[in-house]
Amino acid sequence: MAPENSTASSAAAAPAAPTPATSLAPATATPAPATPFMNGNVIDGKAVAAKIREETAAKVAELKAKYNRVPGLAVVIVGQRKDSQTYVRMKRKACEEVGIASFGADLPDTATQEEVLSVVRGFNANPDVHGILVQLPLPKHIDEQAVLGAISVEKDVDGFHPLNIGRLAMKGREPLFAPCTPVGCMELLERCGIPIKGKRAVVVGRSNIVGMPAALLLNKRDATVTICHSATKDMESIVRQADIIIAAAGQAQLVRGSWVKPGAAIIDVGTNPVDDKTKSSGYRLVGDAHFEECKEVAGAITPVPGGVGPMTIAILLKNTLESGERFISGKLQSSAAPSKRGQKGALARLLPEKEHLGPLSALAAVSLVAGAALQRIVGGVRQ
Ligand SMILES: Nc1nc2c(c(=O)[nH]1)N[C@@H](CN(C=O)c1ccc(C(=O)N[C@@H](CCC(=O)O)C(=O)O)cc1)CN2
Repeated sequence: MAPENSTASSAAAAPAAPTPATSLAPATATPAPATPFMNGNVIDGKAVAAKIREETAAKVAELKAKYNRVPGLAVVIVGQRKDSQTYVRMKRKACEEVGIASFGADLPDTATQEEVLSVVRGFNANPDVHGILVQLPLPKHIDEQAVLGAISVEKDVDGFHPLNIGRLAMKGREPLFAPCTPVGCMELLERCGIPIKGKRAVVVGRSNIVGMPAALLLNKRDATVTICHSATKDMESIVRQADIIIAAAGQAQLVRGSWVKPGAAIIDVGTNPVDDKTKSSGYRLVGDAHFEECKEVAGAITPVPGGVGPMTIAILLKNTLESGERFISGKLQSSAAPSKRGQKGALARLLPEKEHLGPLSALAAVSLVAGAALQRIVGGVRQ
C-alpha cells in the first residue's frame, strides 16, 4: 500500500503520493524555545512539542539523505467521532510537516471487527509502513484488545500492545515503544529539569492510555508511585504528599490548589469541555487540575490546552521515526511481519532468546508484574 494524503472515507487503506521529506524539514518548524517555561511556572507544552518535531524532522531528513527512504505511519480510524477525526487530521498533518509518509484507513461505524483486523494486517505486511495506530476509542462492537494485539509489536508506535506494556512493567526490560501521552509527560518533566528519582509521584487516574503507563514510566525512573482512582479514599491527603502529580482522571478541575504541596510539579492530562458563552464554540477546555488555584502553589504546572496535548503527537512522530530507523537501517526486517497467531516476528530477533514471549505469556506478564511494579494502589475518580 502506498502512502496517502487524503482523509477520504474508505473501507480500504487509501493510497496517495508521499510528500518528500526534504521539502518539509526543519526550515518550516517553529524555532526551539529558550526555556520550556512561560509566565514563570507555567510549562509551555506547545514550545517543547515544537522542539521535538524540529528534532524529528531533522532526523527524518538525515534518513532520507542516507537511504532515500522515510518512515511511514498508518493511522486507522473507525467511525465518525468528531474529536477522533480532529486528532487523526492533526496526526496526518504533523506527519506531513516532518516528512513522515502518511498512510491511512478511514472505516465507517459499521465496519466489522474482521474488516478492522484485515486493515491492520495489511499494514503489518507493508514494508513502507513502520508505525501503525488505531485511533481510540473504537465503536463498542469492536474488541479493542483484539485490535491492539493484532498490530505488529515492532510497528506499535502507540505502545499499547500487551508485549510493550508488559515490558514497560518489568524490571530490567524495555518496551520497543511506550504510550505517547505518558512519554510526553515524562519529557516535559525532564526538559523542565524536574527531578524524578526518589520523588513521590501521584497519578490520578488509571486508564490504559495514560494513568497506568504513566505510573509504570515513573516507576521505571525510580519515583515512588501511588495511583489514585475511583475507589480511593481521602485522595486529597494522598495527592498532598506528591512532589509530582499526574492528573489524568477525566474529571474537570478535580485537583484543587489546597491539595497541592507547595513547589510540586503538576502535569495535567485532562481535556474537559466546559460551557463558556464568551467563546464562539460555546465551550472551552479545562484540565483535571484547577489551573488558577494550583498555579499559585505549584513549582511547575502545564496549562490546558497547550500543555500535554501537543506532546502526544510530537512523541508519536518521535516513536515513528525510531521505528523507521530500525527498519530502514536494517536492524529489523520488514519481511518479519508477525503471523496471525503469534508475535514472534522481527521482535524475536531484537530480543535475547529468553525474552521471546507469545501473546498469552505477555498478558500474564502484564497482570503479574504491573501489580508488583506499582508500590501502592489506592482507591473518587472515574478510572
Ligand atoms: N490511538 C490513540 N488514541 C488516542 C490517543 C492516543 O495517544 N492514541 N490519545 C487521545 C487523543 N489524542 C491523540 O490521539 C490527542 C488528544 C489531545 C491532543 C491535543 O493536542 N490537545 C490540545 C487541545 C486540542 C483541542 O483544542 O481540541 C491540547 O491539549 O492543547 C492531541 C492528541 C485519545 N485517543
